[in-house]
Amino acid sequence: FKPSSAVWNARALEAFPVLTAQSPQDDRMPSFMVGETNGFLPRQAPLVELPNRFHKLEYLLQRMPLVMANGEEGLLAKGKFGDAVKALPEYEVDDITDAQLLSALYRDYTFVASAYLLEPCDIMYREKKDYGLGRQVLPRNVAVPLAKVAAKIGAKPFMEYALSYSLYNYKRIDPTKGLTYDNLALIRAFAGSESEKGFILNHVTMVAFSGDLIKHTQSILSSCGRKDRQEFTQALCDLNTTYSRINEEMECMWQRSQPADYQKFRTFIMGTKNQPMFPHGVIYEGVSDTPMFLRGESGANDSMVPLGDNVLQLTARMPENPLTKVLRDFRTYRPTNHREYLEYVQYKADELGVRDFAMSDSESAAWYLANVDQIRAFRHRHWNFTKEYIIKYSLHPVATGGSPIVSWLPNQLGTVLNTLVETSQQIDRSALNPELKALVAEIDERVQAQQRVLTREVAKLKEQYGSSQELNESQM
Ligand code: HEM
Repeated sequence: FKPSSAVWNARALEAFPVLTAQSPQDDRMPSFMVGETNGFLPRQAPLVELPNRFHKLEYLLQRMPLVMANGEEGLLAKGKFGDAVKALPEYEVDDITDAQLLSALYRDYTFVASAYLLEPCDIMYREKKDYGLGRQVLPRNVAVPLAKVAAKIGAKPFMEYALSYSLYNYKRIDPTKGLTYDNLALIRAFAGSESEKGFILNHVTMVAFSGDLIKHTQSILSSCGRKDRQEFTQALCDLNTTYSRINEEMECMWQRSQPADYQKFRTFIMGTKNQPMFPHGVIYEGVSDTPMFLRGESGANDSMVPLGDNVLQLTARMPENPLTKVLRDFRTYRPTNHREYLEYVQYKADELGVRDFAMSDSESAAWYLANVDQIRAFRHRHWNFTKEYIIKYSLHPVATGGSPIVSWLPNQLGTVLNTLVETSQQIDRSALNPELKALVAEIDERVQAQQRVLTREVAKLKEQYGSSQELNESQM
């Protein structure tokens, strides 16, 4: 987890250039830049429709979903998407420099690529609850422009969580109103169902709070550097409030997206790495003769939890094992500026010793514990999602991002639970006010119960899934 990118030099590590206001004027700056207002969302509203020059691509995407916007069956429902892709021209994209258009083209080509590669799996899954094989070659009229656009924005040429499926796929119904669920609509979809909309937009409404996460993280780092105890404790308390709002918003997923519907669009967000549907990866015609293996769309590419892991110095506590290598690999699938910011926060928190500074004062330590508990709450609810939306309906051993379904998430949840136990033991309760004392006691009680349940659950599930949950080198 050392800072790796070329921008890293001593000066860059001093302070990261977080945007303090949205900067929509500069068309050449990347769409995704970490900011105190936009957080981890794009700095400008996503482009909804492609310009006329790409009208055949736009028209293909509108006809693509299982259920189209007008309620009729689309090309994927009829098994006709593959043929329709053949009629698409190989659009020239060399001259394009506008960040918004590049992001929209990346989103749209990744949708076409995933739908094309996975259409046979969806058809087979609907009939037999088995994915079979996907298409193994991406034709050049999609592969070439996709690879070019991906290179221009510094992304991998496959669907990503932030850059395509979730965080570049929403529009405000009333542009003067906020990013609340009622005011949001989807731009692209595979299934076209209410549940797919709910699944995607619930991520957006959570990330809508991330500007505050960044503000408080910056304040934690700067006050820790100045050893300003009062500001530091306040920033930890504010960070806890923001994570708590994000966790509350996460709870809305249950109503907005029905667990029984998830399998109907999940097929299309699978990757080509570690997936039995693509045993030899995918050849991108006209791009390379070497097959590509890329992880699928996954919330694991969201930056809010990695931010907490890094500023609270939890990342370094993850066990050195193959599952943690997968976590590191996931952190490379995100907008470049997000990755650099996460690396910066990790480096800075380690250099300043955020955890040690927090633990040297009882009040700060209690708020530090509360934040780790928010990360636990996120991962715990998330484990519940995985059991209810996926494991209940499918024995497929690999998640959309290519991680083993019953061992990977508990690797991180287990580490957070252990950290809570260790941290809580180090807090001097006698120095706490009654409210904080009660908060710490409540956290203690919950952690012990969850540790017991998680160990039992994982042991049972591993018996069911067998050796598919063990990783070898090629799967990391
Ligand atoms: C129905 C809801 C959801 C389901 C079924 C689900 C499923 C999964 C699965 C199976 C993984 C494992 C990684 C992989 O894809 O290979 C994962 C990872 C992850 N997802 Fe989700 N997810 C859901 C909602 C969300 C939401 C709303 C967020 C919010 C941003 C999110 C953020 C994450 C994160 C941060 C990870 C990595 C977890 C870690 O570091 O321990 N997920 N998700």
